[in-house]
Amino acid sequence: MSDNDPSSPLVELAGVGKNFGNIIALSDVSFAVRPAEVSCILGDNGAGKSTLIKIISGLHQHSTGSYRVDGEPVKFTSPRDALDRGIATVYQDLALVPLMPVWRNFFLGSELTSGVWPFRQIRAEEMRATADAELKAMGIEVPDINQPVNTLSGGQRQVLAIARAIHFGARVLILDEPTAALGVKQAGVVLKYISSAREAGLGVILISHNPHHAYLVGDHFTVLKQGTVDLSAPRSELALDELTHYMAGGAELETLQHELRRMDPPDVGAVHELSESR
Ligand SMILES: Nc1ncnc2c1ncn2[C@@H]1O[C@H](COP(=O)(O)OP(=O)(O)OP(=O)(O)O)[C@@H](O)[C@H]1O
Repeated sequence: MSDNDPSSPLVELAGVGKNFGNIIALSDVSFAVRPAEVSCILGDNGAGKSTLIKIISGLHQHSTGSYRVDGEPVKFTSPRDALDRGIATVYQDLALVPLMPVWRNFFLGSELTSGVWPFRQIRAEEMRATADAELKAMGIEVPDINQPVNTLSGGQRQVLAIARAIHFGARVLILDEPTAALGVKQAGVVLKYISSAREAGLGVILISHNPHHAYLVGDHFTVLKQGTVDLSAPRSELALDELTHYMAGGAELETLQHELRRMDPPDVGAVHELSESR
């Protein structure tokens, strides 16, 4: 049953678990994203972030719990099923072809054509103009829409991939570590477009290792630890240093610090004696 309340979740997982044979990758995970919301998933290596987004994007099926889109239970069998419901994923490798022009990459796999095979032709001028207009509408300044994608900066490439997903109808955008390989300035460019996507009413799922980046744009934060939800809190109930603390494995670090303090300092005198006797 579909819900017309604009604040009801686009995507909602409740008590979701995922096993790979004997390996429990996720257990009892609940998560949601609403329109015009950036919902961040954070966690260390192996915490379960990829498994969670693969379930949402149709690459994996959940083993237990429920997954709903617009309030309807779903069990996707492929990423195509998720895309048909407006759930698009921008992976780290971005699926761009480096030597192809920007406009070709914008339409990659969805080229506009006319005529029937074998006389089919691509509508190059129309695609160039559309890609140019769409990028400009997002405030992306590409000097020449014909330039190869590998001449763009890492940040611009991320933004191109985001703009492409939005143009082709994404309502939910899953971004897998979009700032991981970027410097501060480029990361800023990408975070700005994440905010624009939110302002355009999209639900954004942002996967990150970096609490500082996530906190700049996030409305809700879910920290995964060993496949379970360690923290789930809206921005209003969470300060950046608390989030950083969780991410750094706060309690474990404190225990380690305590133990290190209790250990005897290295025996400096003995080292000194040893070097003088030589
Ligand atoms: N296809 C698979 N088969 C078996 N185990 C898997 C599979 N995919 C993930 N796992 C296991 O599930 C757990 C969660 O992995 P996942 O890749 O989701 O973590 P992650 O938080 O995305 O880590 P990273 O940040 O390193 O990508 C890990 O223990 C991993 O080894």
